[in-house]
Amino acid sequence: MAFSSVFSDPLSRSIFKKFVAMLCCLLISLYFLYFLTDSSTMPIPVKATGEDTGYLASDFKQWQSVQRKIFLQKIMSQPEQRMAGRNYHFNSGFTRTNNINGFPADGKDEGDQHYFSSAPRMPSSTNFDGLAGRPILPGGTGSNSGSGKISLLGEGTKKLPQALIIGVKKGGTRALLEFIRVHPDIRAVGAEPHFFDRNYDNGLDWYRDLMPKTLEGQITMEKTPSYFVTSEAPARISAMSRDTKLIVVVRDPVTRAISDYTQTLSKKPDIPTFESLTFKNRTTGLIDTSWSAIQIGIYAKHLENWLQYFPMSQILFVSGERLISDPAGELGRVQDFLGLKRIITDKHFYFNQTKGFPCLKKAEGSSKPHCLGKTKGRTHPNINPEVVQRLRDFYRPFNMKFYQMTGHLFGWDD
Ligand SMILES: Nc1ncnc2c1ncn2[C@@H]1O[C@H](COP(=O)(O)OS(=O)(=O)O)[C@@H](OP(=O)(O)O)[C@H]1O
Repeated sequence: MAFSSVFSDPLSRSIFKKFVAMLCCLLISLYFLYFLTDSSTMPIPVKATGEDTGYLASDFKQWQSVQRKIFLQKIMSQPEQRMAGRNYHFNSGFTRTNNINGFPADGKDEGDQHYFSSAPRMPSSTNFDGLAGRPILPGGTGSNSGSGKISLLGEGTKKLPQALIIGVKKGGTRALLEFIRVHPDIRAVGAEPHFFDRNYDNGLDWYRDLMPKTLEGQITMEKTPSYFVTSEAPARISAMSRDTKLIVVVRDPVTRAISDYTQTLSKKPDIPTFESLTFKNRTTGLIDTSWSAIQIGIYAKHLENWLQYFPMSQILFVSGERLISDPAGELGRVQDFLGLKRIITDKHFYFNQTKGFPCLKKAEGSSKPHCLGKTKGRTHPNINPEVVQRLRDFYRPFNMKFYQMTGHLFGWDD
């Protein structure tokens, strides 16, 4: 009765018609928005090195998943905005992923895949769950529930990095970056910008432009392992900001050298043996310290250069070995160092038997398990044990010095 009397009233009928029309418009625009955000924001790989192409594919999947996640949050946060009576708006124009001009085409040093992932993300103070990237409804459960803040999607600014993974090559830098970027307060460049070594002349604006957009409270990061052994890098980074936090992933220098050699061998199968490259003179046993695979591992020497510009308190040393045996433990230290809430825990990792390494249960912006690509965790060639022993003897005093300088026993000489 009441229903029919409402609809017999011309005013109510007109209001009802307007309501239906508005609802239809909203649904149609949401439908189009979904397709726009999903198809127009494909990442542009940056000069892939030809290794790790699987990475590009998986990153693209992650990207799509991020888009869906953001779309989902848009919808889910709409009633929240109305409830709060606030005047939020969402910007659907996500930036295209960056491309770097002037990257070295060979990718000789680190041999990493070069790609960017710059999907806007919510800081931990907003309604996102760092583990699964799930939007959390008001009053809902999750690591960050209850903050009630809403971020303005697509907004934010590109900032120079406040933290850098500066090395070491083959130390486990990719694993660390992939793991730490799961944190909602970290936004990272996927590629290695090589700004402070190869591209410094391009200027800070060029460098900033490579960075993903960040919201307040988020930390911008990048990793370029060659910075650690670049003599100009400390002064240049200090000139950008004396407050820059530096992270160095270190690994047993002997294994690191073999890993380095293995990478080169994978690209140039005709190179001399590891054994012959190691020595200046095989008979006298004199080590060739001019070979970069050997030189990079003299960590104490490189560190001295950094300490001219940065206090020890601004440098964190991550154990490459522990990053494999206890990734959550090392990530705990990294999060503390960066002043982040400990969101990444052992719940984020599982040990993949096939890969033989820890992998992420859910990578950044993805709901799927994620292991590093095939160029990470290669099988090393067998090296003559006498040569390995000679290298251990060579590195021992430098390692001791390094333990002393850092106050950490890395256990390479046990
Ligand atoms: N979780 C996980 N998965 C796969 N690989 C892992 C992982 N954690 C550390 N590592 C080790 O990382 C080594 C490669 O180091 P980097 O990423 O620093 O290499 S690079 O300098 O960027 O090329 C790589 O060296 P190799 O084993 O010699 O390939 C790995 O041992």
